[in-house]
Amino acid sequence: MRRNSALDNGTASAAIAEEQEFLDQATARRDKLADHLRAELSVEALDALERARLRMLRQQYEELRRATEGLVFGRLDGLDGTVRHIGRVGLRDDDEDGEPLLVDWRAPAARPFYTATAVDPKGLARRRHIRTTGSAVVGVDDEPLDGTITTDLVGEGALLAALDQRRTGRMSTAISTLQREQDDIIRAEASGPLVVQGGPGTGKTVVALHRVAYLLFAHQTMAEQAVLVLGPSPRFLEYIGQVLPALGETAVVAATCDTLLPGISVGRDESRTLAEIKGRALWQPALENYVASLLPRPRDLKLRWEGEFYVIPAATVAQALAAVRGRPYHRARRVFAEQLHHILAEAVVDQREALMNEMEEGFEDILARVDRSMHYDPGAAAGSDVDGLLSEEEVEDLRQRIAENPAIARFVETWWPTLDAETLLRDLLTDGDLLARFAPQLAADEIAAVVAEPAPWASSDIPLLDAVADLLGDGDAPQQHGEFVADRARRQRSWVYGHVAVDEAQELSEMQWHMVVRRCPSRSITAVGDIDQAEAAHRHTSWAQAVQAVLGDRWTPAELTICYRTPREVMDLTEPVLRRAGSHNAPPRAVRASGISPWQRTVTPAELGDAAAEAVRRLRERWHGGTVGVIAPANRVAELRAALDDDVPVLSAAQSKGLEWDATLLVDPDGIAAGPRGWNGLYVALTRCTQELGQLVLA
Ligand SMILES: Nc1ncnc2c1ncn2[C@@H]1O[C@H](COP(=O)(O)OP(=O)(O)OP(=O)(O)O)[C@@H](O)[C@H]1O
Repeated sequence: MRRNSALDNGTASAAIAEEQEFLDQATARRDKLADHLRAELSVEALDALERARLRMLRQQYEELRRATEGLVFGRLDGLDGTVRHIGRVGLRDDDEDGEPLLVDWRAPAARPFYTATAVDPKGLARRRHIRTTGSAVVGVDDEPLDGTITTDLVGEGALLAALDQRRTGRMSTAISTLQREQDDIIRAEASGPLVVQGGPGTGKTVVALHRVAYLLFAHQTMAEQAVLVLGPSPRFLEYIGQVLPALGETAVVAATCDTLLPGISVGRDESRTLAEIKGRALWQPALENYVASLLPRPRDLKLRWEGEFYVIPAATVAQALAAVRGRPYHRARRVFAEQLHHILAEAVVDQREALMNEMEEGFEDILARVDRSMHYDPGAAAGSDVDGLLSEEEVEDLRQRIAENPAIARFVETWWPTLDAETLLRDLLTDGDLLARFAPQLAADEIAAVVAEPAPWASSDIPLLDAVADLLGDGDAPQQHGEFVADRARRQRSWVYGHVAVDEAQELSEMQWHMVVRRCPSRSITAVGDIDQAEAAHRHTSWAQAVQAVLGDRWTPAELTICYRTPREVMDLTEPVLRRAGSHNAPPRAVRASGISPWQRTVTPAELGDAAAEAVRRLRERWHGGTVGVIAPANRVAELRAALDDDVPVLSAAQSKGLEWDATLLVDPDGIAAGPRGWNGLYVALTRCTQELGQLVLA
């Protein structure tokens, strides 16, 4: 492997000056377009069409407004002499038909920037990475694609410079340095579930977020339906929070599985045992059967209409019930009620006809009853046949009056009552007999464990609540307000997303997987994770096991193999830990070395607080301007927080998932390894630093 060719000083300054000129031109064009859009946005929308247009323009405006840092970051020189600049957004010259001034990184024309190699140069002579700070071009890295460079990395110089930068505590975009294997996943088909396995630091989060940005760019329907990004914790969402807006995305909802139900929040921690039991796939059929058992049974229904009683026979009711079977409870009731209105209207008409027949035989009083039953006004009976039969409009009018009649609605409500998801689930989870009936796979001690901890809601209850709400068909009305589609989607439990991206997907229980699929019935799902980092209570050790119950065999695997975060010196420590975790996988290959050997110090428990404070102080000095994080066994976190400054993050291994710092202080690694799934936790903890790892081992 060889570094990119260095430009000599003179050539470099000429190249920088050339790119500066281009950047100035692109910036001026962007500003002009943004001004133009802002002016358009100042008009008031008078109708829905105009509102939709303005929403689209606002989205474009936001995208342009945010495309400041790194507006232009790449350039492709073709063998035929053509030049294309690649940037954060696409820009056209004033002349709408002309060549684009700047190619959006997500456009097909930009793809060779990420995929061209010396072996397959895709018609290119050279790839150039342009480094900028604010509005100034500060450097260029040229990569000839003529075979003189043999690295398998794309833009190695720019990549290594990006990886060596101090960490800020917030993730940044990687559009200028995405690697080939990452780009392949980012632009992969989105028609079914894609499950991406990658070891620590292989860019799974980077890939998931850039894929979301790509899909929203490439598929208008996804932009209209919004995309859901699921992460493991609020802290993680905060960490990634600025990446998507920086990529210009306003159609994304970021959430954890715990925060997906509007108005419901998790109120307590729970034991691993209970979390494991409640995460099992068996709950889905159990809840389906439970809710189905609450449907009314067929019987004769005796309805009163305008003083007369009408009996709808049980067989007719059974038929109507069969016709709505399989629909959510409340939706089934709505359709059944409509049928009932028809059936009753028919019964009224039949009775009227029967009475008419009798009337023909001369019963005047019967005529009066008929008129009463139909609200019949002889003067307004223009539509009636002369023989007394009702016209179609009159029958429809009758049905309408039945449908709007409060007494009929009360009758249906009593026989087929409205149910509340929370009450229903609580009833089930507190009743051992019901649990034994609907979840017969649970052992007696498991049922007892469930019944013992009913309230408040814990994390594992959320997917159960979601399932019940879904089975009830709680159709929360579509929210009209909200400027961007994400605002509307966020407020609606039953929103159907265009795509769902799940990060740290190895942690999902089977019931959480159900929750994901419910939000995207088309199964356009990207799940990224590392099965070897799984710490959740479920017992899955392979992706096949993890997704089988919900996705079956219909998912596509993909893999990321290069570790960008953690330096080689630290990755070398992880192999034995991975073995102890029971994995047969190899740790990913580190792309770089930091030149800093990991260190370890042994301290007594009494010395721990002071030793940790001293170690953090030194690390902070060394990584001035960057970040230092402390990871410890969960039962030592409070003690360490008390010993360290307030602004030092002290987290358990599980809490550190997905995060990174320039330097990590790992406290009591044996204590971490001793916990449930402890070796997996230690694997996570070891791989959080981008530069330096220190360990305090307890004597
Ligand atoms: N192509 C890239 N260019 C620049 N930086 C990259 C690239 N790919 C990954 N990185 C950086 O490497 C680090 C690790 O990436 P990321 O967090 O996406 O990895 P991950 O696979 O999700 O890790 P983990 O599973 O350990 O949380 C981040 O700092 C990210 O910005």
